Amino acid sequence: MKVAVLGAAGGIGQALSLLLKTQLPAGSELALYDVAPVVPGVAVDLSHIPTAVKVTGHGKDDLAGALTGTDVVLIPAGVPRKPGMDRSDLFNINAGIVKNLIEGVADNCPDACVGIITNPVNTTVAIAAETLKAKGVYNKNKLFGVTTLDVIRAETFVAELKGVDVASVHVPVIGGHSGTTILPLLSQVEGVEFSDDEVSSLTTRIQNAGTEVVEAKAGGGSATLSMGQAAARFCLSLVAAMQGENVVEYTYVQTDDSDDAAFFAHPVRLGANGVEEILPYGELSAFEEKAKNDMLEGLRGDIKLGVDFVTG
Ligand SMILES: NC(=O)c1ccc[n+]([C@@H]2O[C@H](COP(=O)([O-])OP(=O)(O)OC[C@H]3O[C@@H](n4cnc5c(N)ncnc54)[C@H](O)[C@@H]3O)[C@@H](O)[C@H]2O)c1
Ligand SMILES: O=C(O)C[C@H](O)C(=O)O
Repeated sequence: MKVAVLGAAGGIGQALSLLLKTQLPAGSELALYDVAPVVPGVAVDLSHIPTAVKVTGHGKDDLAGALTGTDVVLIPAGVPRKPGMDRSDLFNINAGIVKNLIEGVADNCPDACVGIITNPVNTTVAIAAETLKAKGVYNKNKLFGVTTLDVIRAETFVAELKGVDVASVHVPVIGGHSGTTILPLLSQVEGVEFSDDEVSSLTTRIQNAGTEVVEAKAGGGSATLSMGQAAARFCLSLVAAMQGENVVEYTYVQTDDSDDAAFFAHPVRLGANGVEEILPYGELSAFEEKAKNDMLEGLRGDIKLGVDFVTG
């Protein structure tokens, strides 16, 4: 199994690459690509860790070298937010970065599964889909927006609030990955009860958790370490599924569900070829149903922005 990280010298890229070097199955290859000249050094640094995962570094002119033969591509390349910015403010820079990198994917590893981390995810996943379509290699079962950070945050916050073991807490999070499009389904969390006030304040905290980190880092970027962990969990689940294990993760995929949005995070059964089955997200409480209906127009607009960026 070969995994490529594009944007590997960044805050997320380095944390993610470290976790993959130590946790990918023995015999895997890890290719690190970045436009920053430090990337070969990041690869050499990681290569000294004694695991049976081969690491290679690829500078800005060697995207093809990073991608050839790759099974899974993870893309955290791009700029992060500063305080006062919304994720959509990153569109102008990150849209073009994602489009260029996805063209490289289409040219060098068109059958790979691709996980998009670069914000605004609601839009960059649509950009990736349209770019792959324009190249004639789009497979909706192999394109994912990585929303795992919303899930791990929700699980952490619920465990803290209720004083329970976080390992036993499972929180579905559906929708998109910004503001109110992030929709935790607290009504489906087993083994704990929430008051209406708790549902309201916890939902808001999960939706604003990215901003919580951006403000705490005070201009130094956004979540990198928790995102590295989240992306590693997603990647390791995908790799395990591609090798025959039965794994379900929440992730932002093309659903073609006209009642929701063309892309929507669902529980997804992963398999050898990416999405094996998009599972229903189940019954929503009245609070969740209203929150979903209120955010759908915004999410559809985010997706349209991405489609229009590529199709003109
Ligand atoms: N999906 C999520 O839940 C989530 C969570 C946190 C951050 N993010 C997003 O991830 C992105 C990266 O965040 P970060 O904190 O790692 O930023 P960072 O600035 O630390 O790292 C970004 C890296 O991308 C590289 N890069 C820029 N253009 C590139 C290109 N064309 N090809 C290859 N590499 C390129 C940079 O050189 C840099 O090393 C941001 O857009 C951020 O908003 C998403
Ligand atoms: O909030 C951000 O800008 C980064 C990321 O999307 C997050 O949720 O932490």
